[in-house]
Amino acid sequence: MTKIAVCGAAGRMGQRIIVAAREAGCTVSGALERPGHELVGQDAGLIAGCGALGVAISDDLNAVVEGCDVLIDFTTPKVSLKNLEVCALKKKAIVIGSTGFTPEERALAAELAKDIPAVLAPNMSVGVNVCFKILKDVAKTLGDDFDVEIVELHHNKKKDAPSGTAVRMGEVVAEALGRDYNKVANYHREGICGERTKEEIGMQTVRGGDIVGEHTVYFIGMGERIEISHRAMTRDMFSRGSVRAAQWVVGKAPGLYDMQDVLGLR
Ligand SMILES: NC(=O)C1=CN([C@@H]2O[C@H](COP(=O)(O)OP(=O)(O)OC[C@H]3O[C@@H](n4cnc5c(N)ncnc54)[C@H](O)[C@@H]3O)[C@@H](O)[C@H]2O)C=CC1
Ligand SMILES: O=C(O)C1=N[C@H](C(=O)O)C[C@H](O)C1
Repeated sequence: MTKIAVCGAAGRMGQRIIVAAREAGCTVSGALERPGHELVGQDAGLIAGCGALGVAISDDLNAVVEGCDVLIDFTTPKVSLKNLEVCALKKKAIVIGSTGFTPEERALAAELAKDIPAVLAPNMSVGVNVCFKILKDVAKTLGDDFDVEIVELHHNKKKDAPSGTAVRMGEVVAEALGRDYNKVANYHREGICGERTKEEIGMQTVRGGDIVGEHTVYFIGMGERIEISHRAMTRDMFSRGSVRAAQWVVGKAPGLYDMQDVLGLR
């Protein structure tokens, strides 16, 4: 039985991951929260709503990592990089779902994952990962004749923008079209900003209420358009995906993987 520890245990995702780990027959060996969090000391299972587990939410990163096979971390990029560092020191696997990484932070994550197996993915759902694959084919087939725009919608508590999934969708399309995402992504249009360039990939962000997560990539041509959309109705496929990744990554060769590797979609 895989021993899973969860970081961000009292968060929206952390709670669902604890439930998913139990449903998958894994042992929840530890649960972490930030020092000073009001739920430190409480039973992680009771907080997640799946009954007492006898595992108190802790703020002791070293002790929790020591006791697990794999840490699942849904927090923030800075916290995830610290967790990756500690997992590397203790030779434990890690699954990271946090989003909002800068290119420099992603490079640092790859460096830190040289000695341990790690999965880092902006979206753990099967559906979104199949979309990544479809987007590559569609972009390659359409080529430069269609304008690409991406729109993402999320709940009003989300801290990063655009979403990690939207960024990855943009990267997949840019790569398929032979463009440099960092040069062609356009996050902002305002005022007399001029006509749209052929190369740019526009990115729009909507925030409100309790929207779990929705992404649409538009390929807009003359007289027709294709829309590839994914809508998340609950967080449960993200949490089940992260547990699947945790079971997959334990015992793998060191290196940085993503959900395409976990799902065999590469
Ligand atoms: N990869 C994926 O499939 C998905 C990724 N996400 C990402 O996961 C992250 C978390 O999302 P939510 O759960 O909605 O946020 P949240 O804010 O509900 O939960 C984050 C939790 O991390 C805790 N935390 C902060 N600092 C910590 C520290 N130093 N040690 C331990 N815990 C700490 C917070 O107290 C909070 O409880 C975000 O970056 C989000 O974009 C969310 C859903 C799916
Ligand atoms: O913060 C969220 O909620 C989500 N974040 C991920 C992202 O930024 O892509 C994935 C999902 O859409 C939910």
